[in-house]
Order: sequence, then structure tokens, then C-alpha cells
Amino acid sequence: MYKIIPDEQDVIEQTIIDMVDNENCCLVVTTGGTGPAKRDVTPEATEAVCDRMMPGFGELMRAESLKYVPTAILSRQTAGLRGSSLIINLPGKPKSIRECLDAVFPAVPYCIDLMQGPYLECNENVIKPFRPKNK
Ligand SMILES: Nc1ncnc2c1ncn2[C@@H]1O[C@H](COP(=O)(O)OP(=O)(O)OP(=O)(O)O)[C@@H](O)[C@H]1O
Ligand SMILES: Nc1nc2c(c(=O)[nH]1)N[C@H]1C(S)=C(S)[C@@H](COP(=O)(O)O)O[C@H]1N2
Repeated sequence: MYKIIPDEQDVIEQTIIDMVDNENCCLVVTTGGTGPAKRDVTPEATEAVCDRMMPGFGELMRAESLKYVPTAILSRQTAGLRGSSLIINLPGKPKSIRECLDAVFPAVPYCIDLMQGPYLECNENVIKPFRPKNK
């Protein structure tokens, strides 16, 4: 499911909560609102609704994005866990979204495995998930 909502922190928080707690989405991705403009509040809304943060996602997305644009450091994008769902912030522009998703998505199915969520399968021509072997 997807929703288009305004840059308002309480609306963003309620929408994430609804998707996780009521719709049982194991993965929620947000787009936009991660920059330094006053109205960019998506990372704050994400932190407010998460139990635990996953700082590696923001770190990797910014590091990868720096290969494309020096302004990558302007994105405050983050990720975190609410219950057994993963929430990931992406920037707003479609090109940036693609660049960031390509970087972090290989780790997403295993993250959801570790939270006992559904087993995600990917189109391996697009994204190859990485699942460490147990033995
Ligand atoms: N579905 C789409 N297809 C093509 N372009 C889009 C789409 N959605 C957004 N854009 C463009 O991407 C840019 C950023 O979108 P949006 O305003 O939603 O993100 P934002 O992060 O809130 O913006 P800003 O970069 O101003 O902070 C805009 O230039 C917008 O026109
Ligand atoms: N991969 C990637 N990340 C990127 C960019 C980009 O072009 N590619 N643009 C940056 C810019 S210019 C800004 S202001 C921030 C925040 O964007 P947002 O407000 O659309 O979330 O993301 C940054 N991250």
C-alpha cells in the first residue's frame, strides 16, 4: 500500500504507526522530507515512532549517494524498528530514491528474517538479497 501525505510530523508519525500496527507492513519506506529545509521532518517522525534505530542504513545511503552528488550529506535520512517492522527513509527525488534503495536493499530481507517477519523474495535481476549462511 502507499500513501501521499503532507510534510507534517504528526501526520507522518500516525501514518507509519497505522501501516505497522494496523496494516502489519513488515517494511515501510518513506520518500522525501529528509533535507535541511524547515519543513523536512521525516527523520524526526521516524525516530519518534521507532523503538530502536538502525543507523547503518543512513550511513550507507549517504556514503553511496556521495558518489553521485556532494550534497548527499544534506540528507538526514535514517531507519529504525517499530515492533517487528523496518522503517527506512529515502530522499524525495526519484533518481535519489533509486540510488539509495539499490545500496541498502540487499540487507533488507535478512533484517526482516531476523525479526521473524515474512520471507521476502526478490527479482534477482533487479536486487540480489544477501542472507549470511548459518554454518
Ligand atoms: N513520482 C514522481 N515522479 C517524478 N518526479 C517526482 C515524483 N515525486 C516527486 N518528484 C519530484 O522529486 C522532487 C522531490 O519531491 P518531493 O517534494 O516529494 O520531496 P521532498 O524531499 O519533500 O522535496 P525537497 O527536495 O524540496 O525537500 C520534486 O522535484 C518532485 O517534482
Ligand atoms: N543518492 C542521492 N542522494 C541524495 C541526493 C541525490 O541526488 N542522490 N540529493 C541530496 C540532496 S540535494 C538533498 S537536499 C537531500 C535531501 O533530499 P529530500 O529533502 O528530497 O529528502 O538528499 C540528498 N541525497
